[in-house]
Amino acid sequence: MAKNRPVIITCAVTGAIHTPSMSPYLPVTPDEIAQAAIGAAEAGAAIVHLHARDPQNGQPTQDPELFRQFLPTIKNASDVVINLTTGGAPNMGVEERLQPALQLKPELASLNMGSMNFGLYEMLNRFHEFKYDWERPYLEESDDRIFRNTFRDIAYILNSCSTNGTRFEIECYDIGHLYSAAHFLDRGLLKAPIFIQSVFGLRGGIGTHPEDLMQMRRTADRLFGDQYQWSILGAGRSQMPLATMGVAMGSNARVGLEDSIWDGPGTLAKSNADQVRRIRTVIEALGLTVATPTQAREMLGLKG
Ligand SMILES: C[C@H](N)CC(=O)CC(=O)O
Ligand SMILES: [Zn+2]
Repeated sequence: MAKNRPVIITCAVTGAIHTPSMSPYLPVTPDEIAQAAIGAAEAGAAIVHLHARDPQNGQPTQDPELFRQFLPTIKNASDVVINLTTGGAPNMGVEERLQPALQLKPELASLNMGSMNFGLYEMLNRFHEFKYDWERPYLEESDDRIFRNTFRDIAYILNSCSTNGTRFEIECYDIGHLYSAAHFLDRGLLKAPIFIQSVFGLRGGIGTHPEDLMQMRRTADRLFGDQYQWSILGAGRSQMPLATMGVAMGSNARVGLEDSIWDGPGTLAKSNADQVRRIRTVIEALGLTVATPTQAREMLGLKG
């Protein structure tokens, strides 16, 4: 990984895990998602990671028609890199999850590197510390959730998108997922440079301790050498501390209300742009620069 290169900020504006009952600032309608993405780009995000929601009830949906309602607005207002989810929501099948990336052919799409128990984000680790009335039902509901990503599912997504020129944000929720990414590189289904998004603090995956970060970094360096760009996603309240540690170690960073509804301890983030501004302040305080969408395209080998 080159030193002193610009830092790519990815902003994941809404996701599928948090619900409107958790935060009134969560973008739900196509226009709210578009404005949130444009605001994040203006604040310094080179990439926006996008999910869609049913505007009536905020429920996650992979209906390409919903994506078609906000993508043109974003593209007319910004040259930010579009990254569409193939994860959708954990209860969706791979065919349904694949449709937006398959039909809309984005520059980037997420790719989840393994099946796993998929709990809520880090703040619920300490079972006895419920602060909000939605936490207990959410915990119980997520106790049975499996996020399915078999090797066949992953190969199917890779093969289905292979002629679209789409490249992937490779979601690694644990060390084993890095080895799975290496497996698909060996099979030639993934092409270098690869973009590793290390996910820390999701219940069912790796924790949020600095040792966890170092372990991911050491393993990725050993497996991919200079054939990868690394990015850090800290879930919940670990978002900014881990992104800060990562950027200081040479990584890129992902923020956004998909990954954390907070902007400082106990304070709900009023916008995705607020989180982008917070990590940008850290990056510039370290004497680093924020990557433009054009620089991100060069660094990740995107089709543009
Ligand atoms: C932890 C994040 N939910 C990872 C993610 O964004 C997955 C996806 O959309 O495919
Ligand atoms: Zn996502």
